[in-house]
Amino acid sequence: MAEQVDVVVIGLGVGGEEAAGRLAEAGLNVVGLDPRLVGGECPYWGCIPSKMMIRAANLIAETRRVDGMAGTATVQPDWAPVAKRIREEATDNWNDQVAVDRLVKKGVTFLREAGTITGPRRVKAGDREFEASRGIIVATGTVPVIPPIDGLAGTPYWTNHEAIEADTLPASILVLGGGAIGLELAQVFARFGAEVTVVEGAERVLSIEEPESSELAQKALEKDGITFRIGIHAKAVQHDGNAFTVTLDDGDTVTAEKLLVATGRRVDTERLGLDKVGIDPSAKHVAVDEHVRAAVGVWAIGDVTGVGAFTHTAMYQANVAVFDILGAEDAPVAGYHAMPRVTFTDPEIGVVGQTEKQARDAGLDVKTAGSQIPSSSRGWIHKAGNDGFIKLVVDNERGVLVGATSSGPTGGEVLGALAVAVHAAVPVHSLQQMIYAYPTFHRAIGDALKAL
Ligand SMILES: Cc1cc2nc3c(=O)[nH]c(=O)nc-3n(C[C@H](O)[C@H](O)[C@H](O)COP(=O)(O)OP(=O)(O)OC[C@H]3O[C@@H](n4cnc5c(N)ncnc54)[C@H](O)[C@@H]3O)c2cc1C
Ligand SMILES: NC(=O)c1ccc[n+]([C@@H]2O[C@H](COP(=O)([O-])OP(=O)(O)OC[C@H]3O[C@@H](n4cnc5c(N)ncnc54)[C@H](O)[C@@H]3O)[C@@H](O)[C@H]2O)c1
Repeated sequence: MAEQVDVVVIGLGVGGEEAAGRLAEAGLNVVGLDPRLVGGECPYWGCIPSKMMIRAANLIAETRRVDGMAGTATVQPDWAPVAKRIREEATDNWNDQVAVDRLVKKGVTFLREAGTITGPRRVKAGDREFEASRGIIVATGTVPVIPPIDGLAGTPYWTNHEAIEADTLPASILVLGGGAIGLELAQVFARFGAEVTVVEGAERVLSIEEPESSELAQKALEKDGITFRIGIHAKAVQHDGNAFTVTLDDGDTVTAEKLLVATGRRVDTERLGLDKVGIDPSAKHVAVDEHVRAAVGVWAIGDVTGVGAFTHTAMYQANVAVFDILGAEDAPVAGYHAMPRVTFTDPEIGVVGQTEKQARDAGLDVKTAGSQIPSSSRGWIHKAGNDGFIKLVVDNERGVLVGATSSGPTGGEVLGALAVAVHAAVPVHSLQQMIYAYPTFHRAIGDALKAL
């Protein structure tokens, strides 16, 4: 006999945890399922520990910038405090008891089980089955893509999990994939003294962002001593018990103590029972409408929806789902035209909305303009580590920004102003009339607007 509840949430990463807690607090009878840690990737193997690593690596880089600007300084990098901080402060040694207690206190019935959809509004978890009168939320996230490279399977390669859990750093590491994960972690490892090679299959790193961003990121990481092999794939991988030897398409080999596979993420929904509710289980993502509904009685949120694999997307969609499920009259609807994202390399690369290419491909009448951080007053004052730029993508017909990139020492923070402009379609004319405080990094937005 199925147990009667209001909502079953399958997957308790950032999206599922938020939705389950909020619905329970609103008085619904909610069951939350996750066979792994409540909180998912972000707190245990993603955003939070990786940004702790980046904070530490940036302290090293800033110390190295003292010479010639503020005296002399030497720094002896030590991974031990970073590993300790991640273990003790970020992840509780990869124990989610605090998160489980918080969820249960909100009224959620938590089961450490995988969920399988068995029919409309029905979910099986272990030996229990639930019938959810309001519906099911699918929030199952993504898993790393492991490319079918000859010899790779069966070797002790790292994904983000092993990289984040590392107590000691290797002397050398090959990073396969020059996306956000690959670049952020490559720079951390290099700043702590590892010899790092990044192998990127596409024609440039961060290939979905502006070409200027790719160039900036690669140059910055090269300054940290990282070697890049761009536009080339790994053909074969060997591990001799101590080190990896990776053979590239052109026959070259790279040897390294560790191999980090950071070649993207994919949904893992084949065995979730999506076909029982009319959703194609082999689709690349679970498609959702503006209420994040995926089918009758099914909502999907977070990475699984494929609209931007970021924690802020999962939280945003969770909010939309909660209001829709509660039947709120003024329920928000989801829109993604001002999707912000920040790659936390140094310099940070913040982007919102469309790139120039995306805007042109969408048939817009596009105009672009930019400014360089080093030639802005604040950038010039800042000097060491001042690389970066602002790029604006304007829809000429509407006279509004449809996208922008803000890179630099605080590129992710400066992005905030541009995100407001894209989100609210603030007229370019109005942005040009604004006063930009002197001498801030965000004043470079004003310089870019003048160039339009
Ligand atoms: C190294 C790294 C760094 C990152 N840095 C950032 C960053 O700085 N900023 C940012 O915004 N994003 C960042 N991200 C992305 C961010 O972590 C994800 O976008 C976010 O975790 C997605 O949340 P989610 O709830 O959709 O999925 P997840 O966090 O992946 O959680 C999904 C949960 O579903 C569970 N699950 C799967 N199948 C089932 C099933 N059948 N039944 C029950 N449970 C199931 C899983 O066990 C998991 O706990 C980073 C990711 C990585 C890997
Ligand atoms: N700061 C952040 O917000 C942040 C940080 C890390 C991750 N994330 C999220 O996690 C997602 C996954 O990150 P990711 O870096 O794994 O994926 P990604 O898709 O961003 O980058 C993967 C890279 O690997 C390359 N690649 C794919 N197959 C390859 C192969 N066989 N050989 C060589 N290169 C190959 C791709 O061309 C691409 O550049 C991101 O898209 C992002 O949404 C966000």
